[in-house]
Amino acid sequence: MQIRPTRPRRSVLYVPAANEKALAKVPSLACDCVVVDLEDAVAPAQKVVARERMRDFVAARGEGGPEIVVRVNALSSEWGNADLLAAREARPDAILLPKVETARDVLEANDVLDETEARASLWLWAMIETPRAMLNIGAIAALGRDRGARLACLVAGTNDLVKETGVLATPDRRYLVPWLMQIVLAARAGGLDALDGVRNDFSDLDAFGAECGEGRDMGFDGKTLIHPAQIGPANTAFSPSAEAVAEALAIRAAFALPENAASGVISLDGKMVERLHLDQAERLLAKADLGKDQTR
Ligand SMILES: CC(C)(COP(=O)(O)OP(=O)(O)OC[C@H]1O[C@@H](n2cnc3c(N)ncnc32)[C@H](O)[C@@H]1OP(=O)(O)O)[C@@H](O)C(=O)NCCC(=O)NCCSC(=O)C[C@H](O)C(=O)O
Ligand SMILES: [Mg+2]
Repeated sequence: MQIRPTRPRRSVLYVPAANEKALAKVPSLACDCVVVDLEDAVAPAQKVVARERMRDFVAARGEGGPEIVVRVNALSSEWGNADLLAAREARPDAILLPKVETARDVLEANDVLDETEARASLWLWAMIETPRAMLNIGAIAALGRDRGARLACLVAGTNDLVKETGVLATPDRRYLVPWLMQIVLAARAGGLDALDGVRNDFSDLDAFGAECGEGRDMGFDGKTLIHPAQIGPANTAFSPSAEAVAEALAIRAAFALPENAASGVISLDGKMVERLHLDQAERLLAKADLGKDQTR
């Protein structure tokens, strides 16, 4: 299996590729990742100019900035193939495929990238936002374990899921939660990252912060965003808390004691702690370090 990049993906901001002002703002923003969007945020009349701006934006990237992902139009659309070729040539960190329905959809894009790009230099991300994608999610995510595939991340597309299924979009997302949990489960089975969907209301940041916390508790690695005001709350929610870091350090220290060297299970502060908890603690500490490294 390929080694997938380990980067913090707490805050992943969509930026419409046609919007020069928004693109110009990116260097001042503290998000972990930007998705330069050629798809739903761009009107049909602007698709070609948006593609040009995407090229210029990616070409101008500096050292140490956020991870850069380009969302192309669906390969079945009139713009999809030209977008994919332009994105491949621009060489962002990853290309995000919208409206993926089957594993074959991902493999088709994979084949196009294989024509020119070395594996592990350009990744694929997949939006999970259609009923068929939800039904095929096991096979899609299994590509994460496939030696030849570039798939690195699943992204929940809650607006399209609402549109395509007819569920009511309630503020607490109660009808979406089962599908969101499926996305997390499938991502873990495939060794992939999973990103929560957007919240369209960018004015109520308290509600947004609560939704970020919910996504974190469901197991997502980060949240997709639509507005710069959402970056801070997402970074906070998806960074391990000081208490969680302290607990993880205590577990690491306890297992490092000579008397515990051969123990599978120990008692710590009145609780049972097993080596699986040590693994969990190490993962949390690695995540905390990744977030710390993102110092922009
Ligand atoms: C939602 C918006 C249209 C609101 O824009 P605007 O009214 O301009 O907001 P503000 O005046 O509050 O903006 C303040 C400043 O911030 C800049 N800005 C705003 N949004 C962004 C952004 N996304 N990236 C970078 N910079 C941004 C403004 O230019 C202002 O700058 P300044 O004046 O210099 O201070 C707008 O936020 C927006 O377009 N957001 C992104 C929309 C988008 O990309 N939609 C598609 C992705 S969502 C999706 O499709 C999910 C999925 O597929 C699904 O199905 O769920
Ligand atoms: Mg969508």
